Amino acid sequence: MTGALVFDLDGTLIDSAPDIHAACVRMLADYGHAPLAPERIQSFVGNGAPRLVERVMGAVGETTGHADWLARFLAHYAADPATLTRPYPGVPEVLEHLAEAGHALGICTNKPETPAREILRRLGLDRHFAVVIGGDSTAATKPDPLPLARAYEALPGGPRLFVGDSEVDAATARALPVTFALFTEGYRKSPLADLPHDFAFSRFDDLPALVNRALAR
Ligand SMILES: O=C(O)COP(=O)(O)O
Ligand SMILES: [Mg+2]
Repeated sequence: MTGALVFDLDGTLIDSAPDIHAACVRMLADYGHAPLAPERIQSFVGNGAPRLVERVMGAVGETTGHADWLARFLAHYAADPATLTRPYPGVPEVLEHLAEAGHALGICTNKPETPAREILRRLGLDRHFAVVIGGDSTAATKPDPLPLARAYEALPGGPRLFVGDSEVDAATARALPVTFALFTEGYRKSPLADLPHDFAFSRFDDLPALVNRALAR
């Protein structure tokens, strides 16, 4: 059986935290601040760029100028979005396999749409996706179900599965609702048991079999 498969991006298909960290370090330097640790920045990822910048500002005690900070971050990230970013092991092969098997594939990320598309293009993954919804593509961001609903609207009907890595993704899936597969090796902060999910997997090689089980439910 074929279906509509929507994927989160950061921490799910790609390990993008190193480039996000690099752009944050450059933004911090613009305002005379020392770098924050990579793990710290990674823990701020998940609710989109405006919230990321808000959290970084909070960490260094800055309270004003959010729009300017955000513009700096987006400029640094646009200049260098995929130098350190890599797909998780098995991702390119599995996307190829799922597309060949006839599934319709989409992206629903809180990352802004332009860098999301650019990173997919640079990593050679863009051709698989019929729709890319970013954090600025609709009036809302995940965990509001609107962007995920828009992604499915752009794909053919049939059984649906959402694949993500975070608290935000689990909440979005529950809100829509849609069957949710959790990639356990991304950027989540909570123990597995605290994240509502229908399926969990740690290796992309296991995803095709999981998709078959999920769509047959
Ligand atoms: O950019 C973010 O904050 C998170 O992006 P994601 O939705 O692809 O995990
Ligand atoms: Mg994610």
